[in-house]
Amino acid sequence: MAALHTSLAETNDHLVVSDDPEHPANHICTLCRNFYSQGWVGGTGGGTSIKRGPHIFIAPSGVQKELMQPHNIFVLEHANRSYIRKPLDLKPSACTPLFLAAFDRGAGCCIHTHSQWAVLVTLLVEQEAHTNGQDSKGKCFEIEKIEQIKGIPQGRTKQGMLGYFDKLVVPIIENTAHEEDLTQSLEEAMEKYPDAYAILVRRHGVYVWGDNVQKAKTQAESFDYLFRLAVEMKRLGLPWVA
Ligand SMILES: CSC[C@@H](O)[C@@H](O)C(=O)COP(=O)(O)O
Ligand SMILES: [Zn+2]
Repeated sequence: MAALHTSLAETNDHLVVSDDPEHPANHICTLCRNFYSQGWVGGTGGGTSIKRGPHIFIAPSGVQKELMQPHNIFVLEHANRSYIRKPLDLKPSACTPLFLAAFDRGAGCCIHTHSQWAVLVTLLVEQEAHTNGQDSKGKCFEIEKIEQIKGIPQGRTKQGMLGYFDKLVVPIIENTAHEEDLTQSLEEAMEKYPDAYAILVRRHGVYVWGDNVQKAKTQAESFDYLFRLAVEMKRLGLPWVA
């Protein structure tokens, strides 16, 4: 029998219905279709979240991210972290606390990918540490003198983009059994590296964020380009830093 009472959180459809392709509920669906074609969000892994004004738009958990529709999207009040729209029979993405960590630090969009290049880079950094008899925990991915580094901003506490001669440093955190258990180490890495716009997760993928959707997307593309290049460089015996 249909419920007689429908809570506010189950309705509020107006928050996700819009003709504007850049409305977050539409934009998340379009972006995830694009990311699926790049191998970033296949098999339900990965995702993306957008903040607009006081609201955070979040995809459901465990769904085919490339098939999502705007009415599947959750809406959260950032200030008090309460859901003001909750689609029935769905759970919000397990990545939600990690996306919130980026929004708490001023991001407008956060992208999580399961890109194989990101995963391989974390394995190569681990392997190099072990080869040198070191602990891989706490080691970062570092690369320099590659033009695409200029696609990454200098950092939250700085103005402008990195230059060709700057070294890009991407922290790596260790994976956990459950996505939400990554939150503490992700936040610690964000505090330790306040200028980072991406954090790799060992054997898992990467979180990339930006001040707005366009910046998060182009930065995610630049990071992925560099991860892929780094894997190929390693295969050819070329060093990432001089
Ligand atoms: C292939 S399952 C991957 C998930 O466990 C997780 O890593 C992930 O990225 C997506 O979580 P989800 O809750 O579906 O948004
Ligand atoms: Zn994941």
